[in-house]
Amino acid sequence: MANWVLGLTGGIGSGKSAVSAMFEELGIQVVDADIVAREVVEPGSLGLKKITEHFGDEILTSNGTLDRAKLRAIIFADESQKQWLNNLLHPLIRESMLSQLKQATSNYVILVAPLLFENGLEKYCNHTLLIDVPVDVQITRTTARDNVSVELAKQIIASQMSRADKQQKAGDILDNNRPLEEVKTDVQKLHEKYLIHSH
Ligand SMILES: CC(C)(COP(=O)(O)OP(=O)(O)OC[C@H]1O[C@@H](n2cnc3c(N)ncnc32)[C@H](O)[C@@H]1O)[C@@H](O)C(=O)NCCC(=O)NCCS
Ligand SMILES: Nc1ncnc2c1ncn2[C@@H]1O[C@H](COP(=O)(O)OP(=O)(O)OP(=O)(O)O)[C@@H](O)[C@H]1O
Repeated sequence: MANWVLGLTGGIGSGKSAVSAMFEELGIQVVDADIVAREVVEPGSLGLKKITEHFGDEILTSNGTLDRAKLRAIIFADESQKQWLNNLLHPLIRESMLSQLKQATSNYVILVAPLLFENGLEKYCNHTLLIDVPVDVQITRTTARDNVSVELAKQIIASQMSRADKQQKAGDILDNNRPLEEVKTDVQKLHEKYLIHSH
């Protein structure tokens, strides 16, 4: 069983998914908070029931799944609604992630979470890695990928820990403001280091 855990973090659009896919190619299992956050609100889940009770049926799409774009617009415009959602989902996400981490069998396992430091999840990690890009690159990449306005991207970034604070807290920092091929070379070096640490 893998019990050495690497916490991988970075703000929205920093490149966590791109970098964690590189570790997966090297045979390392990944538990991704954003994926778990979708599992805990699947149709029939307690999470979705509570959200519907709180926001009404308008928060569902016509086929009964969560309307994520609608909920995103609400919570990043209203701090108290974001707090309500965080209070509901974060314990559910944490519990599910911890059980998935326990089941991992690779040499070490990666916990990917945008809010790793914000939510104190580093206490479950032996080491942390920050995927680091300047804020303007976060905005460019997020707005190019999602149906998100520059204004909303800025609001989401403002709701997360500052880049400087994350740099302070991180064990390692990976500069992702470079071609992915260069990043991959660094990932290979980090992987070798983590293999040694985890033994
Ligand atoms: C609001 C929701 C429905 C929007 O869904 P959507 O598919 O548009 O975005 P997705 O879930 O892929 O998240 C994209 C990014 O937004 C940022 N983000 C999401 N939720 C939060 C939050 N509560 N606080 C700060 N940033 C957040 C993260 O950087 C994340 O990687 C969704 O993000 C959600 O359920 N958020 C609450 C759960 C949560 O905190 N998830 C973050 C991982 S623990
Ligand atoms: N080094 C890079 N060069 C160019 N584009 C990149 C690079 N790294 C990631 N991207 C692109 O930037 C976007 C954001 O990357 P990715 O989805 O990996 O970020 P993320 O941190 O997982 O985002 P989120 O927190 O929003 O889920 C994607 O479209 C991805 O293809």
